[in-house]
Formats: sequence, C-alpha cells, structure tokens
Amino acid sequence: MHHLGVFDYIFVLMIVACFLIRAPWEFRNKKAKAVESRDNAKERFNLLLVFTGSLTMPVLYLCTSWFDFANYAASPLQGVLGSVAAILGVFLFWKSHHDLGRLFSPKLEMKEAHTLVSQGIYARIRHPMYTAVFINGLAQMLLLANFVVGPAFLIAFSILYFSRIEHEEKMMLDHFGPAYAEYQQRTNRLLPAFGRRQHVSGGS
Ligand SMILES: C[S@@+](CC[C@H](N)C(=O)[O-])C[C@H]1O[C@@H](n2cnc3c(N)ncnc32)[C@H](O)[C@@H]1O
Repeated sequence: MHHLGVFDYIFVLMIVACFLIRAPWEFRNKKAKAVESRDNAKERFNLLLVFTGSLTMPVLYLCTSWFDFANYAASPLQGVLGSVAAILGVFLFWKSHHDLGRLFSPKLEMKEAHTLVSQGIYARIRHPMYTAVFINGLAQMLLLANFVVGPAFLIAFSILYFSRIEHEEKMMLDHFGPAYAEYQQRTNRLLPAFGRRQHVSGGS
C-alpha cells in the first residue's frame, strides 16, 4: 500500500469537507422540481470523468499500489502550496453553495421559480463554484505526489468545464434575457471583476 504522508491526509480532509458542504444541497436539489433540463450523454460522461479523477483514482492511489509506478518525491513547498489551495478552494466551494442555495444543481437544469443569483460571491464572479473546483483540482495536483493521479481531477474538470460553459450561459440567457446579458457585462466567468461596476440599481 502507498505510504501516506501529511499532504495525503490534507487531501482527504479537502475531499471530506467538499462532500459535507455539497451533501445537503444535493439532497435539496433532488427534491426541487426541474422545469427544464439540458442534460445529455456527453454531460453525463464528463461528470463520470470528474468522479473518476477526483474520487476513484485518488482512493485507489491512497489504498493500493496500482499507481505507485508514477509516484515522485515532492518538495515540502509543493505540499504547503497545495494546502493553501485546498483551504481557498474549500472556502469558495462553501461560499458558492451558500450563495446559490436551493438553485444548486450538479446538472444543467432550471428549477421551478428559478431566479438569477447575482449577489454575494456571484456579484463578482459568474461561476464561483467552477473556480472553486479548479482550485481544488490544483490542490489535488500539488498534494498528491503522483504524475497520473495528481493532475487527473484538473484534466477531467477542464473537459467538463470547456464543454459545458457555453451551454450553461446560453441556458441562462434563454431564461433571463437582458438581465443575464447585463450580468455578463459586469462580471468575469472565473476571476473576480473588481474594476467593474458591481450593481445597477433598478435593473431587472
Ligand atoms: C453546478 S451549478 C454551478 C453554478 C455556477 N456555474 C457556478 O460555477 O457557480 C449549475 C447550475 O446552476 C444554475 N446557475 C448557474 N448560474 C446561476 C446564476 N447566476 N443564478 C442562478 N442559477 C444559476 C444553473 O441552473 C445550472 O444548472
């Protein structure tokens, strides 16, 4: 079995924290009725890739010797940077779930009485949950000293993100029209837009 180091344990803590943050919203999401879905086979396949890269492969890496061939000796600095990324990623993951609330869904779908969220962290970034997942993917890469399992989450999530994002924004534009177009104008997809106007009073 792979010998576990302190940064492997920090990785496990990150995964457990993300699970605990998401679980209640998954539960509520299942109960809230969807009025429209843009889910498809490609989306489901990409979600499976993400599950494999972020959970199946790390569990096998931590519990078996299957991936030992790709292990390398990481510097402590790499582990420290990974830990900082994990803390930032978990915080943003929590904040984005908190601010999106009952409208959270892992899939592309609109819920009954779906409103446009543009407050809280969503006032600065259009897709903070995806930013959080990218940061968590980066944390995995730095924390797990393995050439295959380390980058697996980041690669899998990049595939999901780049194939999904245009469709997600199109769905929001179809539903919210000019309000979403205006929201796009004053925010970035993944990085905070500090220099721009944050609120338009009286806007719908
Ligand atoms: C996994 S969540 C991710 C939300 C967002 N893309 C993010 O990264 O923070 C995906 C669902 O959130 C909903 N959604 C995305 N942006 C939203 C917004 N600004 N307001 C309300 N719902 C939103 C859509 O219904 C979509 O199916």
